Amino acid sequence: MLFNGKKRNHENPLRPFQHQGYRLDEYQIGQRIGKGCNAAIYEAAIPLPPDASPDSEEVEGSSLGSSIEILEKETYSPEIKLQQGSSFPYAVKMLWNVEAGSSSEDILSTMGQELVPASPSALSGEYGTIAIKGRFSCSRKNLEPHPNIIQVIRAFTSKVPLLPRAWTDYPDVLPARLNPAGLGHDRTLFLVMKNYPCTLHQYLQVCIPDSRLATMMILQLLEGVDHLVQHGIAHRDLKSDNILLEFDSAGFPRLVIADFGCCLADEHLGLKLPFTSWYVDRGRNGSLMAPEVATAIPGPNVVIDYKKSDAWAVGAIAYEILGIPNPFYRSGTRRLESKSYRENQLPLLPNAVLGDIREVVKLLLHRNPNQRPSARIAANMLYLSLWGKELLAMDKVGTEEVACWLLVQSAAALLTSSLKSSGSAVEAELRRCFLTNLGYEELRAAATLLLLGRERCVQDSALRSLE
Ligand SMILES: Nc1ncnc2c1ncn2[C@@H]1O[C@H](COP(=O)(O)OP(=O)(O)OP(=O)(O)O)[C@@H](O)[C@H]1O
Repeated sequence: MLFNGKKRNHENPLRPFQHQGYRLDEYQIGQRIGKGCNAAIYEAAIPLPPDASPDSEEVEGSSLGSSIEILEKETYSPEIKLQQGSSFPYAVKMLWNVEAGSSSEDILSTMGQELVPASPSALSGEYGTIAIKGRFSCSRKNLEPHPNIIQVIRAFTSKVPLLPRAWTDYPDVLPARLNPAGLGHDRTLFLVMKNYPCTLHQYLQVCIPDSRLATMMILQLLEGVDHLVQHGIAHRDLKSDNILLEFDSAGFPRLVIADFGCCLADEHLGLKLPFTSWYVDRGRNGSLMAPEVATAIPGPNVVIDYKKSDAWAVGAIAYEILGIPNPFYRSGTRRLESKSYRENQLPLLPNAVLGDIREVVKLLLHRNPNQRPSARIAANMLYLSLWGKELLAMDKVGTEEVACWLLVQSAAALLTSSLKSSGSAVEAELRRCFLTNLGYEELRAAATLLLLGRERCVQDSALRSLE
């Protein structure tokens, strides 16, 4: 199939180091670039031996054998690296291990969700076997790479080292070997990813995307979420801090969903979680927990369906992308609770925002998941809004008209892909994603919802002018 993206080779910054990067001591560790509730993230590089180029044959499989090198600069400030091209191309996430024990098996099974977006070559033989036997291994194997989902390119367990700012930022989770009062175990899990210039949150502190750019950014999040849903995975902790951002050669932001630490990715349960007691983990980030999750009360036959919960969170994050404070976070004295808000309490989006986006955001934030579009349908709506003007303007939209329009879209997608150097790679990816995931019914549903929304908009403004 022309647009079957599933077998595409996604960029892997460790590709030149095919057999390397499976040990912490192969990395040069730089400054701490982030910290969450469960981990610290450091910039990292694999130093080249003198006179070696990364793609020379000698480097492959050879041991660089450097001991871990730490750049101690405690005064580092995590400014936004809007310019790309860091000398530290990787980010190493060191999970804090206070629960899992110190065996690799225990660590990998307790922190297994973090491996859901791991590439097949992320784990070396020994750990690969453990992870494959582990609880979340099947889900990890099943999540194909996607341009809007982080890829974990290496994962290994190692002894916890004393890294920059450890003493100031997380002394309590250090092992007793480093801090006698620390609660951490001696070994933990390390994940290696590409080092992204900033998070969505950081980007939005300094940039206000215009309506078209905002649409493409929300569309990317929906494409990422749709990919997860197709693989029976719910992220359950979407927020602008867990969305990383980089820029294509045209300066266009690519959004990547990261941090799968509390995802639901169980092969047997799929997206339906039996909620039998309050001890069942419903996911983190209570503020952006979809209403059907937040209001669930445990009981013997209660099941929470996560099929549309991440799509709801995208609706809430869309406010931030559109330059409005997220209504589910406290801003001033106001804050809506996902458990109890009424849809008419949602803040109005400014008129400068395209009517179609306002409609998509409104629909995504429906309390009732049956009235909420899936991520796929919402993504189709945004795609049609951006590139489907001709189709939506037709008097009659039958299969023939759709087929003709799709032919034009295919040609445009091929063209934008082949002109990658002069155009936006992100736009080309979006067009390809749309065509790869195309379903006639979902396209029709999206067109119908868009047209209904537009009609309602016209009626509302006619009513307002009469008042
Ligand atoms: N690949 C990366 N490139 C650049 N920065 C990153 C990367 N991964 C994480 N970060 C930074 O580190 C921060 C924390 O990372 P992450 O969310 O994975 O940690 P966590 O402890 O699991 O967080 P949480 O508190 O959400 O559970 C992110 O908000 C981001 O600022």
